[in-house]
Amino acid sequence: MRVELDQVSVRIAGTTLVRDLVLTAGPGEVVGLVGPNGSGKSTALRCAYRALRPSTGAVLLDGTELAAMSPRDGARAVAAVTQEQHTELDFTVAEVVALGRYPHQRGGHRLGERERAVCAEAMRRTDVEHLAERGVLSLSGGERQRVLIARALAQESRVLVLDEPTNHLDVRHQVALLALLRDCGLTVLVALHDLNLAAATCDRIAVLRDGRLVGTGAPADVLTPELVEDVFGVRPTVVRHPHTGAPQLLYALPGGDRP
Ligand SMILES: Nc1ncnc2c1ncn2[C@@H]1O[C@H](COP(=O)(O)OP(=O)(O)OP(=O)(O)O)[C@@H](O)[C@H]1O
Repeated sequence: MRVELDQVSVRIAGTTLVRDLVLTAGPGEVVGLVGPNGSGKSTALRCAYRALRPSTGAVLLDGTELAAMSPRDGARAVAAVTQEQHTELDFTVAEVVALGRYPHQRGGHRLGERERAVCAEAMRRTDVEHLAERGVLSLSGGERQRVLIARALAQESRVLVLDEPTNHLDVRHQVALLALLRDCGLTVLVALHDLNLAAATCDRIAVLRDGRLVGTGAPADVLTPELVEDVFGVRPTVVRHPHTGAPQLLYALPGGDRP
């Protein structure tokens, strides 16, 4: 499914948080949003999963305006893993993952065999099967994050929107999640702080500053020392990953590294 943010602007309380953003993710493409704190990444993503309606412009899914779709159709098309999702209720992991099936169900039916298989597969892919009967409130931050990703996969949407999904994850689960995003075949919009992980994962990277798009393209074209210094205020050394060829950014601390 093709996702287009078409001239999206978001104004809240007289402040423009995102301005004239044009961004397209083609079917199966992984597009990363990067930028400094407060540059508008979460705000732009909120428009893509309909938590916010653009003040002007539109979000289009295969050419149909998301805002014109029913909530159920919207939820079938787009699943989100956000920073705000947390639950105060002590559901089990299996119950939380099953909530992903909600847009597909008609009034409180029990999950059928296929739906249970979808949930089990989502838990397998996120390595939370062994936690199925645990209460979510007893989980570590990283375990809970993986459960939310499992719930999004169980939703069987064609678009996945993730806001900083590697937060709380240890390095093994970061690598596993990003490999999953690359290989899942869904259209993915993902905000990432780690530019190296973004370079390893994304087909294209969009760079935001002060709510505006200041660069977009393949990681190697976008993540140049000049652009990173201009946008983030830190000049990296950019090398190529010896195995994959992806650009990797190295930073030296001011005053020199320890020997
Ligand atoms: N509801 C709101 N009302 C007013 N200002 C807001 C609101 N939501 C976000 N902002 C402001 O809009 C700007 C963009 O926020 P946003 O969360 O989109 O940035 P971000 O790039 O995701 O940042 P971070 O990397 O810190 O997560 C910030 O300055 C933020 O304080």
